[in-house]
Amino acid sequence: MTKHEFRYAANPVDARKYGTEELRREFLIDKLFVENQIQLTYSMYDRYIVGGAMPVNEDLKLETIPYLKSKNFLDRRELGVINVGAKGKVTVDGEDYELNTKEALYVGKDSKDVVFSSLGEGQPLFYINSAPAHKRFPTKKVGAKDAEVVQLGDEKYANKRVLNKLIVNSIVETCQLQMGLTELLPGNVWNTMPAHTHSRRMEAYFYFNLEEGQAICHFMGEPQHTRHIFIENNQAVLSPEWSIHSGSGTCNYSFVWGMAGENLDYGDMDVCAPNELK
Ligand SMILES: O=C[C@H](O)[C@@H](O)CC(=O)C(=O)O
Ligand SMILES: [Zn+2]
Repeated sequence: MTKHEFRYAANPVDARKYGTEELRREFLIDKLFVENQIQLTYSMYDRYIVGGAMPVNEDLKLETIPYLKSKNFLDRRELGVINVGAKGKVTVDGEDYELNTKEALYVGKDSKDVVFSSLGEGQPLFYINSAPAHKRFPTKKVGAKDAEVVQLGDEKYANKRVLNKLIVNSIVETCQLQMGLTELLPGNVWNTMPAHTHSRRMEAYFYFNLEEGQAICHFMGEPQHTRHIFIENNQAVLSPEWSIHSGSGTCNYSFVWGMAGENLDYGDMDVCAPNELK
């Protein structure tokens, strides 16, 4: 079953007035993995869709949702999938792609049937992002050895982390979509610090691999008007194009970043020095 939610986009001046409840209602995606369900949130930030598929003992077919007004989900869209659970399978128009944990699949526009399955070898958790697409590019798996791995940060600043670029234009051709996975090393808690914005693109962060009972404080907002949202394991947060997106955890954790918008230039960021944030 494919379930869906909807989020409007907010302008930054209005968002300055939001309290805890409004921030959580507008930006937090609190439930992504429900047994035998595909759970989708359609946002008006670049019409980006954030979701999760958790096949337990049923194969889950990605169905179209009313906001698309299209026969098939991918008639005018592209899809990125990253498995954050045990090994599982995604079948695209009859072709099987097995994804181990941390592996990705790009699914091109015009693909008709996308089915998520468990292999009975533990629970796969497929994190999904989708953006509108104007052109079909081939469906492609990005396996562990295909990732572009970048070492970032420094223990001194508690932000030592490994960034795995998965769905980026040096690895796979896409229209808008870029996705990857960043892992904080033990004892390191700060992601994306120094923080940045990129008004050319929106972004979504999905936090996982967080120890039970711990939490992540995600910082958002304009650099001079920041706000925070406490996040639990396996939750996602939308980052408007005007917002920083950075977080600090009560222990280390991993997260998937995904974005879409005006360009495919991963490095296009307007960096804010920590002492410039307010
Ligand atoms: O625009 C790019 C993104 O915000 C992330 O890729 C940043 C990130 O994963 C990190 O610094 O750890
Ligand atoms: Zn970013």
